[in-house]
Amino acid sequence: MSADRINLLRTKVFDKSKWMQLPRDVVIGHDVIEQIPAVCEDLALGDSVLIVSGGQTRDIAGKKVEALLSGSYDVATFAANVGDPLEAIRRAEAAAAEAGFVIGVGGGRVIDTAKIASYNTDRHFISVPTAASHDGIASSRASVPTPEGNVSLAAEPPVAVVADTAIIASAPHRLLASGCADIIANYTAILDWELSHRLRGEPLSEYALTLSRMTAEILFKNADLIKPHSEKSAWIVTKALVSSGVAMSIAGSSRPGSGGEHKFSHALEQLAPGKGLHGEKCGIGAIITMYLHGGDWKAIRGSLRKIGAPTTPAEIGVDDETAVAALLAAKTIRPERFTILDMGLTSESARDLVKMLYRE
Ligand SMILES: NC(=O)C1=CN([C@@H]2O[C@H](COP(=O)(O)OP(=O)(O)OC[C@H]3O[C@@H](n4cnc5c(N)ncnc54)[C@H](OP(=O)(O)O)[C@@H]3O)[C@@H](O)[C@H]2O)C=CC1
Ligand SMILES: O=C(CO)COP(=O)(O)O
Ligand SMILES: [Zn+2]
Repeated sequence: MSADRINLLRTKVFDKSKWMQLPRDVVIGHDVIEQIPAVCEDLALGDSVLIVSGGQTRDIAGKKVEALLSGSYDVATFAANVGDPLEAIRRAEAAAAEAGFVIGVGGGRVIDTAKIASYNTDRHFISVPTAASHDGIASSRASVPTPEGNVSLAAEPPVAVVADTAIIASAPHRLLASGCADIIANYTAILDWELSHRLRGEPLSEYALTLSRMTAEILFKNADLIKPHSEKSAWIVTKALVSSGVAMSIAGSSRPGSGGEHKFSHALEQLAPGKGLHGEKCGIGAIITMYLHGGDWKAIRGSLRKIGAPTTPAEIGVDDETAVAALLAAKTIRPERFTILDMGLTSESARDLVKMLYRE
C-alpha cells in the first residue's frame, strides 16, 4: 500500500506536516511513570484516554499506566501487536476517535501506531517508551511497513514524553544497543543528505543536521558508558533519542536520521522479515555506507561492538546473499531519497563490500 493510500485514511482537513512541533514536557528518570497523572493534569488533555500498548509491554508498563489513570479518566486500551500493522493503525484510529487523548506505552511499533492514530484523529499524544530502541520516541514522524517498502509519514509529535529509566534499564540490553545503533546511523544519514544537497539541490536544514550530528557525536564519545541494565546508560541513550527525534521534527522529515543505511534496513525487513531489530539493521548498513562515503567505517564498527550491537548480517541471522540483495534493493525504497547507494553500486561491488566489510 502506498503512502498516498495511507493518507486517504486521514480525517484532517489541514496538513501539519510543515509545522515544527516539539514536545512540551520531557520527563526522564527513575520511577517517573508515577508522574503520568500529573503530566496529564498539567496538560489538561481531556477526561478520557486510549492507552496503546503491545503484547509484552502492556504487562511491563501499560497496565501500570492504566491503574494510575483509572481513578481520574475513562480509560480504554488498545493492543497494537495484533494483526497486520496497517490494519492495526486503522483499528487504533477508530479507538482514538472515541477518546480525548492517546498514550503509547511500548517500543517503536506501538509508539508509531499511537502517534499515527493520534494524528489522523487530531488527538494529543503522550509517548511512554519502555525501551530506548529507536529515535521515534519524540519525533513527528512515523515509519510504517507496507508491501512496497517502509513509508515515512507525518504523525502527531508527543505533547509529552515520559521515559522511566527503571523500566528502560530492565529491558533486554539488545533493545538499548539497537537504539544506540539507530543514533550512530545519524552519521551516515547526514552524509547522504549532504551528498543529495550537493548533487541534487535537496534543501538542507543546518539546525536539524547539526543537532543530529551532535547527538551521534555525544553518544559515540560516551560509548564506554553504555552498559547492560544501567539506569545511567538508559538515561544517556533516551536523551540522545529524544534529541535525534527533535532533529527530525525540525527538518519536518526523517532525513537527519535516515539515509542509505535505513533504506538497507527497510529492504532487509522485506527480504528477511523478522530478522534483527530496526536499529541493529541500520547500524550494520551504516558500516557499508560510511565506507562508501570514504569515512571512518572502522570507528562506526568499533562503537557498535563496544555498545554490544551486531556488526554483521550473520549476527542477526541474515546470510550474505540476502545482505547483497538488500543493498541493491535499497535504492528502490523511497527512490526520491537520494543516497550513496544510488551512486553506481553493482551486484559485483555489493558482493565485494559484504565480503570485505562484514568479515574482518
Ligand atoms: N517514528 C520514527 O521516527 C521511528 C520509527 N521507528 C520504528 O520503530 C520500530 C522499531 O522499534 P523497536 O522498539 O526496535 O521494535 P518493536 O516496537 O517491534 O519492539 C521490539 C520488541 O521489544 C519488546 N519490548 C519493548 N519494550 C520492552 C521491555 N521493556 N522489555 C521487554 N521487551 C520489550 C516489544 O514488545 P511488544 O510485543 O509489547 O511490542 C517487541 O516485542 C520499527 O517499526 C521502526 O520502523 C524506528 C525509528 C524511528
Ligand atoms: O528510523 C528512522 C530514523 O531513525 C526514520 O524512519 P524512516 O527510515 O522510515 O524514515
Ligand atoms: Zn531509525
